[in-house]
Amino acid sequence: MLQEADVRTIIGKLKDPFLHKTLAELEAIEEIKINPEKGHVSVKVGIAKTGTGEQLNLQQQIVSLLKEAGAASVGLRFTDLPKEKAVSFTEETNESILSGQNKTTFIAIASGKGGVGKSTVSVNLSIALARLGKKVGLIDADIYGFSVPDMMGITKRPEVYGEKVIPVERFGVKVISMGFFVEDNSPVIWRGPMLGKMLNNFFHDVEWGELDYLLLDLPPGTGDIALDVHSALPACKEIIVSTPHPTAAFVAARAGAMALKTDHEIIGVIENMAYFESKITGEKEYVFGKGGGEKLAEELKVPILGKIPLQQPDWNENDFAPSVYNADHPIGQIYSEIAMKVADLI
Ligand SMILES: Nc1ncnc2c1ncn2[C@@H]1O[C@H](COP(=O)(O)OP(=O)(O)OP(=O)(O)O)[C@@H](O)[C@H]1O
Repeated sequence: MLQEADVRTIIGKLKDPFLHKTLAELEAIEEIKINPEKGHVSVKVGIAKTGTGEQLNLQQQIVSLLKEAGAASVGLRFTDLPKEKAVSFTEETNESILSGQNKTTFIAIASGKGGVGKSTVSVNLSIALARLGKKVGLIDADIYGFSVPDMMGITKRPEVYGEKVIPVERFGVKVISMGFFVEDNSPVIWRGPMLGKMLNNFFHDVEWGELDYLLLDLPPGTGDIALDVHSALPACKEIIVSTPHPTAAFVAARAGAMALKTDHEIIGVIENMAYFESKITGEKEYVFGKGGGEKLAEELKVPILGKIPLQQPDWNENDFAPSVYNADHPIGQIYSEIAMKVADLI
């Protein structure tokens, strides 16, 4: 039968998912109890942040390692690691999502002008990728026009451990927004250099953990602010959102040109508000015109990743997220298809 020292050695090698230090180094194994008759091992472990997907992963690892080593059953409890301990380690680790070791793909979502649904697309594409089992983060980089927390129904603020900010998790997506750092929805009045600094903080000071994709909701348009943000970003794959009106597509093509000039790679176009489909007759009406998506895709020499009709999400009184489409909503299904295409492309 397993002894306490064996259990300590086996799970001591596993790492805290946020602090990237072993549980032994963190002295995070708080209690081990063994019942030799039943072969039951129960363990209490402290981690930097409980109640997350990372905790679930760690839990599975601990259970399978202990069972492999001979435990008949395993009981696990997680507690929050004392804050002082977590702080001292976050200051030491200083790993960034931009460091070469991780394999995160950055996907920027851009548009030629405001109001075409860029943020709605960023939110729902992130959630659709998470529903596919991908590890996803979302930066609301629309610094002046941030709307992501509200769209996703986020009411919490991120926790801060020493120098590190832990993103808020919602619908399986880790989210950071300028909106978390301003009081009472007040306007942001910073200019150029401050803006770059803020974005830098989003990359360096946020504890993203392991991510497959980090999506960025960019500011709309092709003006100074969009250009500043484009230039401040690491190399991204980029998706351009446009409505079907030929003029909207014409403006969106300029956003595409700006992406290319700032060394980002455009992977596709999403046509939003593509049509209205009557629930009664099934007839499609092209309220905002037709053909813009094709024109834009042709001009940028990329595929159309999807066409999203006009329709609101189903609002849920208990879990209100005004812009999130459920997985079984017709538009939620379109987002799943787009997410699969994106995952195939990258
Ligand atoms: N397919 C759709 N059907 C119905 N309403 C939509 C659709 N897509 C977006 N909307 C609505 O259109 C409005 C603008 O969308 P959103 O804020 O996502 O645009 P945006 O391009 O990010 O704007 P900006 O960059 O100016 O903030 C929102 O009220 C949103 O709910």
